[in-house]
Amino acid sequence: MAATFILDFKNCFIFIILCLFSFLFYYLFFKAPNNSEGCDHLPPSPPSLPIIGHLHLLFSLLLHKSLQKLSSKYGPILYLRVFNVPIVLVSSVSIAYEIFRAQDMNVSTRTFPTNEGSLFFGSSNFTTAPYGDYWKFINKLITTKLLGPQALERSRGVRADEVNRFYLDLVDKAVKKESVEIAEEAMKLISNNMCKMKLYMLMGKSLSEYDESERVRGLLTETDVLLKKFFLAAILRKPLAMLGISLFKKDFESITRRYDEVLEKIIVEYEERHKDYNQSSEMLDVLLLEACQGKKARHNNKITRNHIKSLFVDLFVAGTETSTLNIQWTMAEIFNNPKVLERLREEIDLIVGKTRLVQETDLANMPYLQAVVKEALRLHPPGPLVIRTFSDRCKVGGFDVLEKTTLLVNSYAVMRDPYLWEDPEEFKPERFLPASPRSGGQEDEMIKDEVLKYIPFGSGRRGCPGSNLAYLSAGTAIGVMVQCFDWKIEGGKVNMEEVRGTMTVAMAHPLKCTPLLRYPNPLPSLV
Ligand code: HEM
Repeated sequence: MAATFILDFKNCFIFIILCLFSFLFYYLFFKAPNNSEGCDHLPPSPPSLPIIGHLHLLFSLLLHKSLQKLSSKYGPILYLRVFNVPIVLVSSVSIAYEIFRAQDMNVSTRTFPTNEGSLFFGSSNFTTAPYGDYWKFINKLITTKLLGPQALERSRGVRADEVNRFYLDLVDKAVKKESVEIAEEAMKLISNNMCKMKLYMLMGKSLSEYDESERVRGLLTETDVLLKKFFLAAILRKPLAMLGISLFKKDFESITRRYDEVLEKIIVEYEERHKDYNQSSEMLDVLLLEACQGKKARHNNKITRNHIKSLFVDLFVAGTETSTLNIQWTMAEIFNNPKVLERLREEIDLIVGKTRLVQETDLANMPYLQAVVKEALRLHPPGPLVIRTFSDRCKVGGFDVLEKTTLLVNSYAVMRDPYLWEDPEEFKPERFLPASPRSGGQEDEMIKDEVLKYIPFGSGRRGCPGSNLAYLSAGTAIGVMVQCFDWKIEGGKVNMEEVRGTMTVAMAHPLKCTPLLRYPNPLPSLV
């Protein structure tokens, strides 16, 4: 009797535990959002699995491609669900356009899971900041003092020095008959550019003047590696956080501590040299003044030193890998298309000649070079998915969309849409050249058409503020590589396969080749 009672009690206990777990799982992962009332016309949804919903689809190895396939099978706007997190996937120009025009304000927030206190995807970051006073304030500073046309002109000399060093490094390899990895060389160029330019514009000093320059560069490379892991894990962070599990906490803490040390040292040194920062309009002066004024500042968010440090990390993270990937893919396409190489060289030789290096100021006179870079970005957008959040409930494409729904715009799919692009899978830079002299009206039409369907930098007010800098960096790097070197490719043709399992579009087989000097004597350097 006693034994039966114990058995029953055990069974009962297990039953209760199972019920509690089922309820917890249902509540955390499966329950429809409370706000779904009156939302009876959601976008179509592909078949999903119990509990996890469409999670298995997001773990595909080439995410942008599998989402593209999904959209061509089920439609240009789809409703997906990961546990109980709603997602709207958009793969058509007309719907993307409707969102970025009629709903731009509504989708101007990115609710990425942030790591409290981290300088890297922490709550003080610009790229993860909700749309509001703080974002507007920093965005204005960035566009006027760092990445706008006048600011870029002021920092041109810093980048010219780096292009020069890039060229001399390649000459050295050519003389020694050594092969190079294009991504490695481009990464050095871009990260040096980024560090020097930002420190120059933020702090009024170039990186080489700081003892800590190597340390900053090392940290930035580490950030890049952590970022790749973080993005994969980001999808699962919300449900895991509900269960008290925090991913990569130790990595974030360690990298934040080291960033903090080095950036604090730089800021303190700057403060000592610029005691009168309330008199100046330099970017760091404005930020430090805000940090001093704290709550009395013009906007509600108190700016802290962490905001300033995070901004440095943010800008680096957003600009380095994207620009490096773009340069690598562009060279790969040029190598696989000898006619493009020939035409590009003709243009460079005509505009720049053979006695000096390509400079940023030449780019405006080289439409074909610009078209080549643009076409590579169309086929290989480094960030193929634009990720935002709907703040409010709305209608898109005639369907209901709930507040707090995640928006995924598949720019990879939009820029390869066969209804919009002739021969969408082919590398044809000519598509970005005016066919013949056009009237002002035709030109306007062409620009408008492009704004709609060409979105490698995203769109709307949260679109990329670094596109001008990206075009300048890619234009000069590609220009130098085509102008000054012939290239021996290992295996003859470049393998264009994409790497699997990352959120970026990167090459599975890094582009390795040997530069051969085109002229017997190297060109005189710029300085
Ligand atoms: C080829 C190079 C680049 C590509 C393809 C690229 C692409 C993108 C994309 C797709 C976004 C998201 C846009 C959206 O949500 O609509 C973005 C955001 C951003 N990019 Fe870039 N980017 C590049 C270079 C740069 C550079 C050089 C910088 C600056 C140094 C930069 C800074 C940023 C920042 C700060 C954001 C966040 C803007 C915000 O949240 O308001 N990017 N970029």
